[in-house]
Amino acid sequence: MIEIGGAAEDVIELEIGPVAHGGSCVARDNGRVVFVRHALPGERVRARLTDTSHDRYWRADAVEVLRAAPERVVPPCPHAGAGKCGGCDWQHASLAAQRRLKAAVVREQLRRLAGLDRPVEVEAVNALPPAPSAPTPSTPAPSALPPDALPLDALPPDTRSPGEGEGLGWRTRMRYALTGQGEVGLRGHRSHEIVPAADCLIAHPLVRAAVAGRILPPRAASAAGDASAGGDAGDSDTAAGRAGPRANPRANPRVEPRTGIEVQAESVGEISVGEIEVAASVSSGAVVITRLPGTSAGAGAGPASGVPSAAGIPSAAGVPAAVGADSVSGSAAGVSGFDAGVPSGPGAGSEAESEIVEVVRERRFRLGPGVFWQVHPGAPETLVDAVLTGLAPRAGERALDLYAGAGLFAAALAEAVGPDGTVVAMESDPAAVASAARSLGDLPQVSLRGVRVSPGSLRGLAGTGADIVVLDPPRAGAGRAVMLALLALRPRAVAYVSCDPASLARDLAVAVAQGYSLVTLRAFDLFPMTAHVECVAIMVAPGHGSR
Ligand SMILES: C[S@@+](CC[C@H](N)C(=O)[O-])C[C@H]1O[C@@H](n2cnc3c(N)ncnc32)[C@H](O)[C@@H]1O
Repeated sequence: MIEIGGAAEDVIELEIGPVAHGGSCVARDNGRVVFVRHALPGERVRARLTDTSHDRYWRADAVEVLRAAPERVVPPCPHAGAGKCGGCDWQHASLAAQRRLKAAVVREQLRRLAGLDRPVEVEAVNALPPAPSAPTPSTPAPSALPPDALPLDALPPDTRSPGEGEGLGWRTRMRYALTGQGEVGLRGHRSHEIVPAADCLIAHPLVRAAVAGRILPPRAASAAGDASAGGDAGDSDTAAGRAGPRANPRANPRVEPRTGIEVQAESVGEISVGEIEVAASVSSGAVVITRLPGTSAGAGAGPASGVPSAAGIPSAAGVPAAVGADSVSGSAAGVSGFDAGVPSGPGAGSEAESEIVEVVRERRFRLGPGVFWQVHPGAPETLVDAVLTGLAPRAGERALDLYAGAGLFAAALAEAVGPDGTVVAMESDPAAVASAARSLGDLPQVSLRGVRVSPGSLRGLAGTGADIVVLDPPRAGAGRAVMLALLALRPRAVAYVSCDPASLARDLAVAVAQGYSLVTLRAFDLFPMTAHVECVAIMVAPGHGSR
């Protein structure tokens, strides 16, 4: 018997069944479905009920394992477990078992929601970073790096990202909550409770070094002097768990005297206490800490929708802006190509001083604060490779990059279709569009559109059509209307990059109904220890099956 903690009340004994989407397993108690965390299929556990508010299902945490699965391991992180940090879901499973569980979830979602039944393998991705690139004029020179953000080769071996093997030390973007005392922490699962956890083991060593021992007292008011802003400990801890506006950390960076690390001021007019986002570049070794308004996406959010409960499930930096119209306002909105007034030279743009530089395939991506970037160091190369292999772009083709972020796929597509081809990249976050403009200025075949992807904006492309499409939407997926509009352009092949197998399956079902076939589905373990998984699905139009 393995004791893993817990209280005596509301505890039931359960046989654990299959894995469910979202980091729990399914059990039954007198016919009622119970979603159980901290358990594994085939186990018998005692579980403490954590949510009995729904008629059709309850939630529970395994607090004692009566019969352990062979895949069970001791969680490497002391903060993992029932009632503790909610950021990781599978620390108690071996990495191989985690991947099998995620594969089962992807397979089940495809089968149930898209009628596509096929074996799925979740591939390991090496987190070992590439060698740091030589500094260039706009890459922070080593002498300018803060003391806590050492170049990687200066880090002792045991603080380097361990990569494949342990599934730790991979996360280069973290959103931390601050306790009332200003300690750096993470939230419990579906909870506002903050667990002091500056030593989170999935965070990249550069991130951990940047927050170690750091105290960041909550601010009493925003930069604009918002009279409603709370400043006491209670406000801070409570507000931090709620869904809220996207951080706008683009005002007034200041440099902390102790470390030299930049701390961005919070956005004007927002409640000011509660959270920081830490972004580290494995390419340059630079780290930027951004103080965010005291709100968050709360428990259960996923990779592209904000930070989850705690350990910040992927994409803290990828929270989509709330955009209500097809065209967004902002410095880069409405950009069409690179000659529309968007600064593109080195050092141009108001964000140049606080940008993070990431290098992929020898291209330097210059990211403003809060701009989406994949959180796993191996993700950009892995995903670009999967997309290019799947689409097999040809010189002169017309390509679309939807939900383009800072232009990761647009750049790769542009190189592939060459100067006689075209790439239209659509992205609704003006800061991401501006980052793309700064990073892809040497690719005149790319046309950046600061627009929301919608049936309307896609209909605007009807005249030219598209040969190949990459879409990489937020967690909610593209949706039926967008799928229909993009398929109406009759691309010969579509690469759908997704962090949520359920929304992926729903959107693939639309493509299948339009006659498209799923020719490849690859799944990557870009979020070890969590329930999240990244997929790349390649769909082809009728008659293009063999490519
Ligand atoms: C998962 S990220 C992908 C970014 C990019 N493809 C990459 O890999 O770096 C999703 C992106 O979609 C953007 N976005 C969200 N909703 C959008 C919409 N309706 N139209 C256009 N872009 C949107 C977000 O700002 C974010 O940059």
